[in-house]
Amino acid sequence: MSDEDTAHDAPGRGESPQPGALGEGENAQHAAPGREVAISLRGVHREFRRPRTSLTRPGAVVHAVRDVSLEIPAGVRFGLVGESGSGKTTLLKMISGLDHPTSGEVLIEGQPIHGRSQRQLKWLRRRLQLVFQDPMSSLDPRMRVREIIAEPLVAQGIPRGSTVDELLERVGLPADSARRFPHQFSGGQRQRISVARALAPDPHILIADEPVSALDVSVRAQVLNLIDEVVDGFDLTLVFVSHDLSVVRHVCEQVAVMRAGQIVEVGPTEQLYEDPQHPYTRQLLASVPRLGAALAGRSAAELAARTRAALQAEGVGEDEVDAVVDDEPRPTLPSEEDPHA
Ligand SMILES: Nc1ncnc2c1ncn2[C@@H]1O[C@H](COP(=O)(O)OP(=O)(O)OP(=O)(O)O)[C@@H](O)[C@H]1O
Repeated sequence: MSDEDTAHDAPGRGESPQPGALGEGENAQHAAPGREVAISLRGVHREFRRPRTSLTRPGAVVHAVRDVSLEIPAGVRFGLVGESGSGKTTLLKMISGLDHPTSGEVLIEGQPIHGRSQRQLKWLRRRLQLVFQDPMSSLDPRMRVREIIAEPLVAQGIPRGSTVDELLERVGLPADSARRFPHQFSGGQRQRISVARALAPDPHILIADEPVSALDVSVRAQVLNLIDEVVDGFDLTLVFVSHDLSVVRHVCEQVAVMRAGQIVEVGPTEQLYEDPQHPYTRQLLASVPRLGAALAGRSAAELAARTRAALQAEGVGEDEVDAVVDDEPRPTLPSEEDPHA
C-alpha cells in the first residue's frame, strides 16, 4: 500500500457498522445508535486452570477476573490500576477480543464481540487498537517503519484512516523515519511508531497496556503527552492500564482499582485519589511514596500506619486490615522518579 491510497471508507463516528461487521443479522436491531458507551462489561468472569506441571497449586482454578461489570463512556480516558496479578491484562485482552470470558459479555459500541467470525472481528480491529508495554518486542525488527504502519492493515484488508507520512508527523517523527528500521530509533521513538501504527485505521478506542513502563524515565513524560495529544486529536476513548498510580492520575479522568480479579472502586480520578473509599485503594495510595506523601505531607510508612488505624477505627477485621495494609512501601509502586510530580 502506498502512502497515497489513503482510505476513508471506515464508518464515521457514531455510524452503524458496515455490512459484514458486528451488528449484522440478528444483532442488527440491537446495534448502538451512537458512541455513548464505548465499552460495556457485563458480569465478565475469566478462569484459568493451572497446568498440572505448575510448581504452585498444580491443576488449581485461578479466577483471574471475577464478575466485572463496567461501562466506559465514549471519549473518556479511563485508567485501570492494580498490583501485579490483579487481572488487568486479562481484562484488557477480553476487551480487545484477544481472549474470551468464561462467562459474561463484552460489548464494544454496543456490539457483543465474543463468539464472532474472523470477518466480524475485523470490524473490531478497526474500532479498537492497542499499544503495548515494550515497543521493541511489538515491532517487527525486519520491517521498515512504513511497512510496520501499513502492513497489518493490508494483511487484514483494513483501510487506513491516514497516510503513513501524516501519522509520522502526528506522532512527532520526521518523514524519513518511514525508510528506517525499529532498531534505528530510541525507546521513546519506537513507542511513537507503535502509536502511529495504532492510529492507522482511525480507531475509536485506544488500549494502552503499561505504555511507558519500559521506557526511560526521561522520555516517559513525552510519550504520555503524545498519548494525551492523540486522544484529543483523534477523539479517542482511552483505556490506560498501569501499576503506576501517579501516571494514571496524570492521564486519566476516570479510574478503576482492581484487586484479585475484581474492581473494588471506580470513579472520577481526582475524587478517588483525594478521597478513596475502599481500604485497598487507600492502601495503594499509601504505598506510593511520592504521591502518598504529597497527599498528606507524610511518609508512606506514616500513611500506611494512618490507614491501618483508620480501618481499625471503622471496625474492619484484623485479617482484612492485614490483607490490605502493607506497612512496607512496595518498591514497584510506582516509579520513584515521577516526571510529572
Ligand atoms: N493463561 C493463563 N493461565 C493461567 N493463569 C493465568 C493466565 N493468564 C493469567 N493468569 C493468572 O491470572 C491472574 C491475573 O493475571 P493478569 O496477568 O491478568 O494480572 P495483571 O494485573 O495484568 O498483572 P501484571 O501487572 O503483572 O501484568 C494471575 O494470577 C495470573 O497468574
